[in-house]
Amino acid sequence: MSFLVKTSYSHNLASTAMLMCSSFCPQIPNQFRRRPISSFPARPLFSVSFKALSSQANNASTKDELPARIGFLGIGIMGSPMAQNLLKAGCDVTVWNRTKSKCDPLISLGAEYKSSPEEVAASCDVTFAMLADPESAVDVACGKYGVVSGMSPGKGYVDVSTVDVETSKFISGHIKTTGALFLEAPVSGSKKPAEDGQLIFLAAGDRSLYETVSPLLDIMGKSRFYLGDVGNGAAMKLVVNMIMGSMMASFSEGLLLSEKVGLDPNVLVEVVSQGAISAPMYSMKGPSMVQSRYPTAFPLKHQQKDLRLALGLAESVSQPIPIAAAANELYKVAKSHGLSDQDFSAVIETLKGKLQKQQ
Ligand SMILES: NC(=O)C1=CN([C@@H]2O[C@H](COP(=O)(O)OP(=O)(O)OC[C@H]3O[C@@H](n4cnc5c(N)ncnc54)[C@H](OP(=O)(O)O)[C@@H]3O)[C@@H](O)[C@H]2O)C=CC1
Ligand SMILES: O=CCCC(=O)O
Repeated sequence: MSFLVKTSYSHNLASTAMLMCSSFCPQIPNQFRRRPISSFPARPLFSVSFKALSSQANNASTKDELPARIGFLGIGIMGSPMAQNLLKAGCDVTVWNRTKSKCDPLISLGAEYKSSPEEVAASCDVTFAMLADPESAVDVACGKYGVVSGMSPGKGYVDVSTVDVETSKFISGHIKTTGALFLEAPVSGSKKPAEDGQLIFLAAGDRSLYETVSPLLDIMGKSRFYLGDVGNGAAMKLVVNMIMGSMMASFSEGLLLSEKVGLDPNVLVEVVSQGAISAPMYSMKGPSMVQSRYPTAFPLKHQQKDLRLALGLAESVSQPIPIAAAANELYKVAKSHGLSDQDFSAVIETLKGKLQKQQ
């Protein structure tokens, strides 16, 4: 039976209780100490590591090295379960969200709340952000009362939002003027993997910050990739989501065509799941798409944003991506019909020819 000794500044009964229950969380180091990031010893870096492996590595190397206070900005579909997993693992987490009420469930789990990104960054060693799009990511980081105002040497900022390369470099530049470190680490995986701590991190930026936060990434995810300079994580994420957006559009066409020619689309889902083009996405979303249900895991507006950003990325290197460009048009139509906040699988509705345009 192992007990955590909590040495950080928050004396919240709920989180202390969670720390005492930490014998159920084998990945947690035994001590949390407040130390500036810059004082962490350099450790060997693995470009890819899987949960089981990283857990072992953590036990060996990170006992005293986790950042003591962790900030989390952006408590949406993804940010909420990610912050919750940090809390459940016994971390000392301070949260902020534009809509404060979304922080309440985390506060009742032991999170502290601050009223601006600046205050979170100023009071934490490492601050994560999971924001909607490039505009909100820049605003929260560089705007009034933003993260930059609370940053200083020894701190780190990890932006896990999906943004474009230029935005990530812009934010990185501003963070680095404060002497703090920056890492982009967008994630592959949706709501359920976020809840289950099974995300895939696509990290790039300051290597020492990557090493420092790896135990935290391992709490929230199943694997992580270190991809080098800032921008490479953003680019990788956009390429992955470009493929995903086209796959979903193509799958939608297949479901509707099968039905039109008198086949059972549920059987199509089964056939696809057994062959070379099987993908978890088809098996997970297919059955509800057949019933015209789109419970939101990945909002359609974010998928369209990612296609738009991927088109910009392709444009920057003169790479033709006609399939993705066509798929983007479908998501744009879906948005104009009020489907922005539905799951991105609702793109199938645009192919049914029954939609009423929203005024
Ligand atoms: N859902 C998914 O499956 C996945 C999403 N992503 C990416 O993660 C990011 C977050 O996605 P998700 O959690 O699904 O999205 P949500 O729409 O649920 O959350 C978006 C978050 O951004 C905040 N936000 C939006 N605009 C602003 C603004 N102008 N200023 C401050 N905060 C703002 C929202 O605050 P408020 O609550 O006040 O609106 C909310 O906290 C996106 O970049 C998305 O592309 C990546 C992988 C999977
Ligand atoms: O950005 C969203 C990705 C969703 C997923 O990977 O399932």
